[in-house]
Amino acid sequence: MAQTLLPGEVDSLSKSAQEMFIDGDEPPPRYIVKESKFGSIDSSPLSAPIPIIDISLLASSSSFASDEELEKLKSALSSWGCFQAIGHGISDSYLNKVREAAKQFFALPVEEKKKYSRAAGEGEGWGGDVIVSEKQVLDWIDRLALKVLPEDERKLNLWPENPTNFREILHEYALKINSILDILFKATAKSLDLDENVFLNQFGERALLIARFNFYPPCPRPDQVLGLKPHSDKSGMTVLLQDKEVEGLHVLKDDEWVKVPIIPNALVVNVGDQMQIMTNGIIRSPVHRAVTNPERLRISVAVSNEAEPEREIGPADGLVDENRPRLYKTVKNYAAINYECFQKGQIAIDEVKI
Ligand SMILES: O=C(O)CCC(=O)C(=O)O
Ligand SMILES: [Fe+2]
Repeated sequence: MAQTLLPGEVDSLSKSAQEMFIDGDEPPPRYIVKESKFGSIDSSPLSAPIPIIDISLLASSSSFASDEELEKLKSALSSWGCFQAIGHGISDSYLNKVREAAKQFFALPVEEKKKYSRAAGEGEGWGGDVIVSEKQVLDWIDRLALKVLPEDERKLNLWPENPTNFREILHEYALKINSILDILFKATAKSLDLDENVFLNQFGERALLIARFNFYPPCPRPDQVLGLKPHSDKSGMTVLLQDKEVEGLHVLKDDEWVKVPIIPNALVVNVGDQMQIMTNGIIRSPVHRAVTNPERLRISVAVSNEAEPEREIGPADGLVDENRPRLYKTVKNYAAINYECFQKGQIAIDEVKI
């Protein structure tokens, strides 16, 4: 792991989660979750039914575009902030190809993956949890994060060359997800009686599209260690390809953890903070976490968008009136705000409230 530090980073990990797993290490104390306002790890999660939305019924070009599905979308996003997307048009075999490319990359020797290490001051590349405070409890995860759009901002030196089809698959898959995001932003706007481009216009022509490959090695203490701590995404929306076999994602609903089951060929969509801001809180960015598994490794692939960093985003005009006062400030570079808040132990979305 690179020993250079991000600004504000306290120190860096001496071993990746995968190395600790290979060496049979017990998780060090700084990985142990002691107490959390979100409840303990082992309080058994509920199995409530997460909404299922058929994307093919939302596309405005589709002659089947259905008011009923738009209504379902609005209700899913305002009550859960997430749903399982079916009818998205990406084949099962293609999703397996994405999973396979991720699996092959993480299976490379650690020395090989170090070529793609996250550098000082950068969010992109391969590495473990970023340590920003002494008190931070660490996540049992190795992750590869890459910016896919704007295309001229790609850091190709961090894009794996092994497996040989990794770059091509990442490019192609992320663009497919971007088209799904377009449909979702338009449909969300329509479901709220707004012009279909209000959100897309706020994200801007040079909106970011970021892919995160999450790798959770088996962990001997799943009762004490999390794969990913409770968080909400800083994105507009995130589309998550879950592992095909190993569950691990939980979403907080009405203060209870709910398991997100694996539905073959479905993609999990969750709202991010930027859409919570733009919709003036009408749709919610849900708190979620990933748990670890004692026997099996788990891989997920998240693709999310963010507004152009220099662009101001704020509640859409049509969603602010005397009955619904403006809840959020207008903000620029939410990713930086999010990072600073995390360093200070604050929740970013609470800090941008009026
Ligand atoms: O691995 C998962 O299921 C969750 C990933 C996630 O929440 C993220 O990448 O933001
Ligand atoms: Fe997330």
